[in-house]
Amino acid sequence: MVSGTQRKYFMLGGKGGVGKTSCAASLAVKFANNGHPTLVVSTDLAHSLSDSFDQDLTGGALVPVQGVDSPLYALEINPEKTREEFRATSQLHGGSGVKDLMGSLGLGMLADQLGELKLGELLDTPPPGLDEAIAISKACIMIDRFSVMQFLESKDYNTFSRIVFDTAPTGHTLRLLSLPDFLDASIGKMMKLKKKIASATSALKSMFNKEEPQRDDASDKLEKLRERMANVRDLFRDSETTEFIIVTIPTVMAVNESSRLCASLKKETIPVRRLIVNQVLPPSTSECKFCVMRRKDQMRALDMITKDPKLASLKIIQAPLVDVEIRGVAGLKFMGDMVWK
Ligand SMILES: Nc1ncnc2c1ncn2[C@@H]1O[C@H](COP(=O)(O)OP(=O)(O)OP(=O)(O)O)[C@@H](O)[C@H]1O
Repeated sequence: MVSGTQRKYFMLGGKGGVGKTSCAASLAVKFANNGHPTLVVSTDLAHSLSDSFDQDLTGGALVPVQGVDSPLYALEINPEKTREEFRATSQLHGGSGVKDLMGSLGLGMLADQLGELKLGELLDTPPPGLDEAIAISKACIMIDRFSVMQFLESKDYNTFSRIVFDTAPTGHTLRLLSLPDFLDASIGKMMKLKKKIASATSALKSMFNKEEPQRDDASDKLEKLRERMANVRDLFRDSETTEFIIVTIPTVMAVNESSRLCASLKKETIPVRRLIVNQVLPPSTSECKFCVMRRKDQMRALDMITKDPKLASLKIIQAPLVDVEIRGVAGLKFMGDMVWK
């Protein structure tokens, strides 16, 4: 995992609470301590990178992590900020844009009334532009889980040779995987609709001898968003540069969920090769009944993994449950030395 200087992306995902953040953060520390300028990104709505590193990494910007050999930066993407940006686009595109247009045609009152109506009442006869606004705002809610695409293209990040993602729990990851295709199609439809509105408007305006409308900023933003979607979709599927690592714990519920995640990743042709089974109890040398029972239970779950047609094909890495909470760079280095050999 550390060999080569070409940029590589590692995405860690799995059920909530299994240790994704600890694994992602420990992998990032490992990369940085092996000479890689590294970026670790949280796309989980409930960030815990700061807690894991025991440093303040909040703020939605790249924050340097202290205590490692090579540059290591952390980024906790701020979903609120992203949502605001897209909300602004949505308003420009479908809200005030349509309102201004209707206003300029002497239909301002009607535009105001349309704004008061509820979605259900509008479904039968949606006014031009409203479809777009609804679709965009729907996309906005989903996009905050995927806002990572915004920085992937930025030149500032060209120096990083390893990028590690601490993704949101499984359900979000699965929705995220289908998001680029969904948005690609929706934005395509929006753009078509936009063009239709623009040509209808220009015809109307020329009838009233008004100026041709300019291609607006919002359309450019949407087109750019569409390109980003395509880039991210391709990136996810590039087995040369990207690997999705599933993190689980040895319980029946977590193993079942990991099996479903693995099946979905494979169906989407996302490269997945490794399964981390975290928090495995070491063999008990004491008489502790609880430990013996728990270990027995874990062995059953581990057995399920080896018999699972999807999971058994992965490289299975066991990480022991340690007797202290893993926190801070030293703790993460300790964990990384056990997991990422
Ligand atoms: N192998 C381990 N041994 C002991 N403690 C661990 C181990 N792995 C993780 N932990 C601890 O378990 C807790 C949860 O870990 P972590 O935050 O990494 O999980 P997560 O899957 O990212 O959770 P969430 O889904 O809530 O983001 C933390 O307190 C962490 O220190």
